[in-house]
Amino acid sequence: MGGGGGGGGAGGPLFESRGAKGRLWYKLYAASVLVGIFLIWVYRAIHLPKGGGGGGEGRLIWIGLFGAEIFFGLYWILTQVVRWNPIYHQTFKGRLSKRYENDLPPIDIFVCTADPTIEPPMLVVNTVLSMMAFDYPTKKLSVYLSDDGFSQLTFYALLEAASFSKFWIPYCNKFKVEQSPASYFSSVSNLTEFYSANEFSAIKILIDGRDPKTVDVEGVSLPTLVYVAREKRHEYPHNFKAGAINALIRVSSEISDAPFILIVDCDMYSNSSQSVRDAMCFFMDGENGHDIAFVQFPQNFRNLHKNNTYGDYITIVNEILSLWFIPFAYIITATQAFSLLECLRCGETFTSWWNMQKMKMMRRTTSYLFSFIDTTLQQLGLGNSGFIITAKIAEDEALKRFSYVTALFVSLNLIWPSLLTYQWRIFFFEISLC
Ligand SMILES: O=c1ccn([C@@H]2O[C@H](COP(=O)(O)OP(=O)(O)O[C@H]3O[C@H](CO)[C@@H](O)[C@H](O)[C@H]3O)[C@@H](O)[C@H]2O)c(=O)[nH]1
Ligand SMILES: [Mn+2]
Repeated sequence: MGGGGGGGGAGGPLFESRGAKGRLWYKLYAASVLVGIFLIWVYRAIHLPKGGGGGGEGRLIWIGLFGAEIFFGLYWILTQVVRWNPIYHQTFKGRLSKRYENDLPPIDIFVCTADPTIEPPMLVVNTVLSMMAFDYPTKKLSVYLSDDGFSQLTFYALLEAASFSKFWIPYCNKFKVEQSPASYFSSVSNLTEFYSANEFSAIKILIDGRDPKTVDVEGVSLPTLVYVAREKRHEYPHNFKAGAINALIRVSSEISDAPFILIVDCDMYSNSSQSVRDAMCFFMDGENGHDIAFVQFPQNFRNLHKNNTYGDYITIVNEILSLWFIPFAYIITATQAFSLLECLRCGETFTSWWNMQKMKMMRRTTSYLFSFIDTTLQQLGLGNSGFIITAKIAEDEALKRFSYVTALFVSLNLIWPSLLTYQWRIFFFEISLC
């Protein structure tokens, strides 16, 4: 697959799409895992223990395991959708600039925040400032912050950010800074003291880019900056982030009304000041731009540190009693080996991969299980939604918990095989039963 971007006028397309290399190997691997899954299902179906004579419990466990394996198989098949035929897109920002630099379309950027304790103003303001510092004509950028928490602290932090941006944006342009000014705001402690309460309102234009007098310290115009807090009442469905975005669409249509909207969470950072230009390469491409309505950047979740927690050894007891052992062993080995290779290719270490497997195992038996139960109860009308915004920073408490878990892992490793090995042991135990 090649040249997806098409012509797009003189000087070549604004983007090119290419299929990933080595896909045949991936497809062979995926097909072999599918065969393995299928064999496991067959094995479960034909070896189902008989019901009567005290064997009922074994039969129930067997059916439970079968259910889990059916779920695993279906989940695995579904997730192949994004893996079967990945396509890489390359943008040509030089061409974009050459062709459209003076006609680049306006962009409205929506940042959502909902809770000043979980999403501290410093984090929110950093995200806002990094959005304002995009390498894009400032007159064409408008940043809207939706604050579902209706927090004075967030509002005043944003006010501070508005005046700080007059210094920060020219500084970013001059020294090609790609990061947010976290260190600056960590020194500003109690912002509420500086302003009177009546300055606080639900919609406030903090920087009006339409006003020719709003310029930075170097006399260059600034992006528009707007604070929006909608009213959330318990008796009406407010629809969380989606509701906040709807409110922002209505507000922005009265102020800047840009034809393109970029949506980010307040805990997201763009790792390149060129990101919006990348997106524009897709929308502005002469040949394919009209067919594209939506561009999504991949999210990358970084580890707290390289190896996350401490590693350990793998001990596996082989108890091969039946040929049916092969598909089980193959699925475990092949999928683990594949995920290890994928991690190594992305620059992770073996230890960090191993720790990630353990964390996955813990999450499956705790948070995923709880949220599954929570959603099921909610769907059955037996409980309220337990939507809780996730903590965005490594607070002292969280760091304490993190080191506690790390310590726990170490002691677990000393006295007990690691959780994953434990999982393997259950598996081998189960195989030896049949
Ligand atoms: O009533 C609400 C609740 C949440 N949010 C915002 O929604 C975003 C996502 O919430 P978060 O707790 O950060 O969820 P995550 O699991 O971290 O986010 C992932 O999952 C969300 C929905 O499942 C997606 O919207 C996000 O883009 C995606 O990063 C945050 O900016 C919140 O401030 C609101 O604006 N209003
Ligand atoms: Mn988030």
